[in-house]
Amino acid sequence: MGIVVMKFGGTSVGSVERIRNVAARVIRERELGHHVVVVVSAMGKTTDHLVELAEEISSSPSKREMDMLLSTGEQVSMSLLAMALETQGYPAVSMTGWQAELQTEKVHRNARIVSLKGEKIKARLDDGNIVVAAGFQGITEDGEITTLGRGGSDTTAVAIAAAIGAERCDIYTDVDGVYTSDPRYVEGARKLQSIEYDEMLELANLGAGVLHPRAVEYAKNYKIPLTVRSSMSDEEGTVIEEVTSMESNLIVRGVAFESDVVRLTISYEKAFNGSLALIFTTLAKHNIDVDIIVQSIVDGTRPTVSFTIKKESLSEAIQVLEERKAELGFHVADFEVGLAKVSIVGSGMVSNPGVAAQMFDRLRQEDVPVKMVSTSEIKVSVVVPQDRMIAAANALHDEFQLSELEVEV
Ligand SMILES: Nc1ncnc2c1ncn2[C@@H]1O[C@H](COP(=O)(O)OP(=O)(O)O)[C@@H](O)[C@H]1O
Ligand SMILES: N[C@@H](CC(=O)OP(=O)(O)O)C(=O)O
Repeated sequence: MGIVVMKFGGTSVGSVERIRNVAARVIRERELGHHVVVVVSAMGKTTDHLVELAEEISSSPSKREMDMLLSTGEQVSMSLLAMALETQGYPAVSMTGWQAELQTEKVHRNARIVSLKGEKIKARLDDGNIVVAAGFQGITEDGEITTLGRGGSDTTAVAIAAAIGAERCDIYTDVDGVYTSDPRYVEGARKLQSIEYDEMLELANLGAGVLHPRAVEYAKNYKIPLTVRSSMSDEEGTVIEEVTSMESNLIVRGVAFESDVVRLTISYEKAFNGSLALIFTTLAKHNIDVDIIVQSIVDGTRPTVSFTIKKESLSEAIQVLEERKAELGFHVADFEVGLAKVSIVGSGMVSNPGVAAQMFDRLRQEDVPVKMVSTSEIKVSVVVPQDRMIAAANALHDEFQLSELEVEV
């Protein structure tokens, strides 16, 4: 019997009715002759509500206690789903991250998985159970509960699939696949039949919330066939794979965007050689993710470096940098909030110069000011005012004709 991992997100387990619907889908898969491991997220907006509760109690709750709180959400949905399966006559057992031995690094709120042996899950499957595992949570070597970052249940699912040698991992969500851009905000967004791991990884990293970036990273590394599909319909989903079967005639495959970006600008003494390294080492030590970095050195002036971080990291970033400014030889010159990042992604860009120029030209026509730019072989990102983010995404989706059907070449 092959093993299939099925992951259901918050909306898909958002009510008792939906949990019953999930149970029916799981039973269908089981009846096709598969062992099934189900990974669930917390019901509906539970995680958001838990965050709000914490914010009512404290303006800066400790990350450890946040993990204790947020990990409870998945425990509710996993046990309810196991009960729903049992009432239908299917033996089921729910497992927390600790019980599944999903070990993470000692980082709260955004931990990476360091090991998952899979034996505990396999033993339960071998006993004839459907296993329902809690997404999003893990345990450190010394027994502390951690979480994998918002949207991290996708990563739990792929990590389990890799650990137990599953034949595939299906992500069931509230859209029927990966679209050229977020269909909630971009007119004409079109569902993709398939997309390459690398393109999906860029889209996910650049804000396409449909998949957690690390899930894509693990799926690529462990060669796990990954599909995104709807939990509400039987529509075929989008397959994420090494090389898409259809050679796209489009240079750009998707547009992603991310709000709540903050730009920090730091100026430092030229004589102080190590400043640049020290600034970013200090931030890394505090697990503050830095995104776009632009450094400029103009003769006769103090060098400055600008970089972007997420809004939620701003106060911590300023605090840790200010604490060390004398010793590190720099000062925080400025910061700007209310920014967003809009990106175009496509592996065809590598052999097509002029894509960035076309992007900037369209943004100019739309009167969208570009504040920072970052490029890689398969993406171009721009930082723009947040209130222009959706307009910019729609304009770029239109500019690169992403609504149009792809033609095999
Ligand atoms: N390129 C994209 N394709 C499809 N959905 C996207 C894309 N970018 C963002 N999304 C958003 O991702 C949502 C699904 O992710 P999420 O809300 O985290 O679901 P779940 O709770 O099932 O994990 C969709 O409703 C959609 O608005
Ligand atoms: N419940 C967590 C983890 C998760 O993955 O959720 P979802 O699959 O609903 O995006 C969150 O809201 O971040």
